[in-house]
Amino acid sequence: MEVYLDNNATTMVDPKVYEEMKPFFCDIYGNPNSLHKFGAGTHPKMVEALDFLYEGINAADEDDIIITGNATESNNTVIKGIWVDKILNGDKNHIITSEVEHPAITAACKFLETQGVKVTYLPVNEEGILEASLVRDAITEETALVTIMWANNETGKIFPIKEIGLICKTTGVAFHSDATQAIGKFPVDVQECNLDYISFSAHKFHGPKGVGGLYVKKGSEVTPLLHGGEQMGGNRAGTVDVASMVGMGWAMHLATSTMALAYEKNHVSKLRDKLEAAILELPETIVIGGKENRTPNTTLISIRGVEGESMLWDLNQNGIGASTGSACASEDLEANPVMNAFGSDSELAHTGVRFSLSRFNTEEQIDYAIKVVQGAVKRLRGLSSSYAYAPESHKSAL
Ligand SMILES: Cc1ncc(COP(=O)(O)O)c(CNc2co[nH]c2=O)c1O
Repeated sequence: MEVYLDNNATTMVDPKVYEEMKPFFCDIYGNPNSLHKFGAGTHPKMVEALDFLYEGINAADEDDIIITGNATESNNTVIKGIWVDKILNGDKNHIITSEVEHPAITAACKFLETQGVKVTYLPVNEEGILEASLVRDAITEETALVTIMWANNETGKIFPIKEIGLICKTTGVAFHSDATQAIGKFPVDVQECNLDYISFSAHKFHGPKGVGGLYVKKGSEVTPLLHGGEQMGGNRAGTVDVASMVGMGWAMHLATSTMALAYEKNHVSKLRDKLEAAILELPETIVIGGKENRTPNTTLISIRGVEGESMLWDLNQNGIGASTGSACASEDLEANPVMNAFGSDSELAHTGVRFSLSRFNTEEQIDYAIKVVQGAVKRLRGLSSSYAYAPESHKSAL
């Protein structure tokens, strides 16, 4: 049996999304910017896709949604656009973010630091959540942007974006959230949260890889990252990948419908809870960050005495795909900012395994995964020269 449990890394394209994308390869293949019928033929479904995207995040009609290559590009567009507009050409010189952002945020901020920009990386609490009050206390007259992720890709922890949005609104500071791990998992409402920008990637909610979006509230426009043709009103040059844009719109529509979100909250979280509970029955296992305020599909579990990489190998041998955290950072767990943010020791940083489910997982798959995980833990602990059952020591590692 093959069981895919790494949906925070990427998801399968929903077959319905794939059907909607097919016509734009060999039938309706004109350039959307061409004036002839081959180009104009792409417009109706592109408009439909945009309507789905606006509806999915509750964007106002006057706002903008720019089609990008992925969330990484969307994040870079905001951070570097703010740098050009408000720092290089303005009187600001400070950005606030968190210690547990995806590298697409952290690396962009680190680059700006090399250019003389001050960046504050706010810590998370023992549950892995950023407290909104820390944002308020960090804002100064020089602050150009607050950028805080909506949900963490490794722990699933959901951050207080509505609270932070109110703080940014009252202090007049631009507010961006990396919503990559939020869309399709719980309601995302840009107006309710007073957001100026959000980033997202289609392949996180059963759309195609290589296409993403950047929401820009009216009046918050920034200098583009890419210059060239007049696509996206000049905000993102380059011929639009029509098939992927249509796919992202349909994926958003299917993932954010009331029924879909209810399914995530109920069915998917029940499967996650069943898998998690079975693993926690094993001695010296811990959910990193605890079970509160999480996306419904994610669990990051530390299994004392079992190297995360060894567990992944064992799972893979039995047809199960999982991860030790972000694929972008899993090569170097010691430097994993999420683990470090928990103040974890080296052992915890090495024993984390992330399972992230989707609406396509079944109870039969989870029952199989439970059997494989329990067998792998027994085998790997048996092979470990350093592991001896010591119930109290592991808890103290947190
Ligand atoms: C919060 C967050 N932001 C941005 C990105 C980048 O998305 P991309 O530009 O489409 O690549 C990811 C991908 N996160 C992961 C990729 O692999 N495992 C992960 O957890 C993410 O989780």
